[in-house]
Amino acid sequence: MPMNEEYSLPYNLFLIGFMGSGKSSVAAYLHRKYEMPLFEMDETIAEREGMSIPELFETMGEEYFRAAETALLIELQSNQNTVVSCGGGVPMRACNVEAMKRNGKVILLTASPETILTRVSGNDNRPLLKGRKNVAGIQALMEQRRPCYEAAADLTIATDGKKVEEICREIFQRLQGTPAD
Ligand SMILES: Nc1ncnc2c1ncn2[C@@H]1O[C@H](COP(=O)(O)OP(=O)(O)OP(=O)(O)O)[C@@H](O)[C@H]1O
Ligand SMILES: O=C(O)C1=C[C@@H](O)[C@@H](O)[C@H](O)C1
Ligand SMILES: [Mg+2]
Repeated sequence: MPMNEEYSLPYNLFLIGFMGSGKSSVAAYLHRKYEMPLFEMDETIAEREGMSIPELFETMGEEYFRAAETALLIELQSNQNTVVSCGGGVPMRACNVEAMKRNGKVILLTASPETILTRVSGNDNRPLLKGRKNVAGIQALMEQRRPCYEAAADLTIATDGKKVEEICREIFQRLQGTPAD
């Protein structure tokens, strides 16, 4: 496990979870602390397409965005030791889960709808939260997604009340208990 800077994982870490569950924060910490190459799926797609995620949804449609996500995951199969902060909808497609599992561990970050609401209240760059930025709206979408998220996960980490650093420590502790293949 990369508890020192010299260790390199022979696989990727895919962080999945609901919007605001902390994927980007955890990925950024792992990148800073362990020098793991970092891949932000949303950012990469937005950069390549030359527009923001809300603009992409609006002009090209959600299906176009979902196809771009799948293509990107297939590209990432040739990487290793990379921490990938996935888009929140990635685990909803079986082919995406297959692509992640081919060379990675899938780590699900969870948080209560109340925690998510406080974490996402600061910005409007999440088109799927439009009109449902309240506990009931978040909970409904979360329940809809839960089966796919849980089925995809090799590890699940509850993040409520934990600091990003603690979450990262827990990831590595628990990865030591999972099979290496
Ligand atoms: N463990 C934590 N404790 C407190 N605040 C957190 C924690 N993790 C993330 N946050 C804060 O919550 C907000 C959302 O976090 P982040 O952007 O990492 O989530 P995300 O899962 O990447 O969301 P998205 O799917 O929308 O990209 C940020 O403001 C971040 O600073
Ligand atoms: O949960 C989702 O479906 C999404 C989450 C974001 O990361 C973006 O990928 C986009 O806003 C869709
Ligand atoms: Mg993010």
